[in-house]
Amino acid sequence: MNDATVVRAVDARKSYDGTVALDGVSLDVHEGEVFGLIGPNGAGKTTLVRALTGTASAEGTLELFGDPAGDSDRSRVGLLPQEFGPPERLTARELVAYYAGLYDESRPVGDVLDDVGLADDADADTWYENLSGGQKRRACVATALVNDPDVLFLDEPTTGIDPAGRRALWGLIESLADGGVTVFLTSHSMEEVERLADRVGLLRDGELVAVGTPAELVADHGGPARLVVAGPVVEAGAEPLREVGFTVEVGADELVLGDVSPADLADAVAALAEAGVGYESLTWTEPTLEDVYLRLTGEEFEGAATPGASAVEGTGADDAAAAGEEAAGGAAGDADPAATAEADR
Ligand SMILES: Nc1ncnc2c1ncn2[C@@H]1O[C@H](COP(=O)(O)OP(=O)(O)OP(=O)(O)O)[C@@H](O)[C@H]1O
Repeated sequence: MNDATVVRAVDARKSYDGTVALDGVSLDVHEGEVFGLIGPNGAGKTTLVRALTGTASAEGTLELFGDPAGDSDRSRVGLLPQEFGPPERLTARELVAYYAGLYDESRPVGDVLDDVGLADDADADTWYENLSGGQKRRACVATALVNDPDVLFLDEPTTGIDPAGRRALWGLIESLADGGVTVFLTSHSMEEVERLADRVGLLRDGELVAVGTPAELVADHGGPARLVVAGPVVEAGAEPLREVGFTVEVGADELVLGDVSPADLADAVAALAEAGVGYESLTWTEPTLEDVYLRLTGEEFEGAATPGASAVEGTGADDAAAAGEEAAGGAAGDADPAATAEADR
């Protein structure tokens, strides 16, 4: 990675019939960097990708390689749109070959199919409509790689791809970035973003509310480490713990002790015994990008212990503690019928 700015947005704005999709987004992405964009449904991620790739208009400054996004050199750009509907009666090989033919220079089709795990004849020679959902997505990824792009936009690339295929694609993205390709990725998978992204931006209601490395975001917004005490618990058990200084949330079948560092663990276990709190397991959890996401978007996962979650009656248990640790298109607008068809809707 170096300091050359490849992707730039300054005060990007876009509204659709009164719906504000982008509300003044500014960001820079540098050469060889993997930038992960996260945010809830409707936050504006796809709109930003389209604005940056020139497949939708937007106000503000939107540049690739210093040129206005709509005028950038298409041969240097790869785009995997979120929704992509290639012709169904082309085989995977024909589809990639078709995209290869749109560029003056392109990579060998077999190499690109190999990159996405579709090199076997049985897959490569199957009609697109007969590929599985994950294989279709891989074929679509291939169309974004065929021109050997310098910047790659991937809008939810691994949706529908099985775990092994997802990991293979992650490895591919990492090796592309190691080779100097700039990657702009949107995703709903925190695991994906945490693994791949050098920096992460969180978009909420069209505004970029946080940007930083995953570690920075977790440190700034992830909240404290905590100890989850699972088992039948009673609200009464929480009070003695509070009295000795622990922050305690009572959830369904668990107590959550907040702000417990590794050095506090022995004290916490002793305090549980002192308070007569029985449990089935103890899990010490460091905040993750998922916590950042939940805190900054105000969303919660079902079952998460939160202040205000109801207390449950429990008998307590004397089971031995099992303390665990949970570690924490096809490039071109003009070369991409799908992207072109979508443009400026
Ligand atoms: N072509 C369009 N016409 C009208 N409204 C649109 C259009 N595209 C997006 N929007 C609206 O703009 C807002 C942002 O949508 P966008 O698709 O960019 O969100 P997103 O973050 O990519 O969501 P998701 O995670 O569901 O893919 C939403 O309110 C959406 O309904």
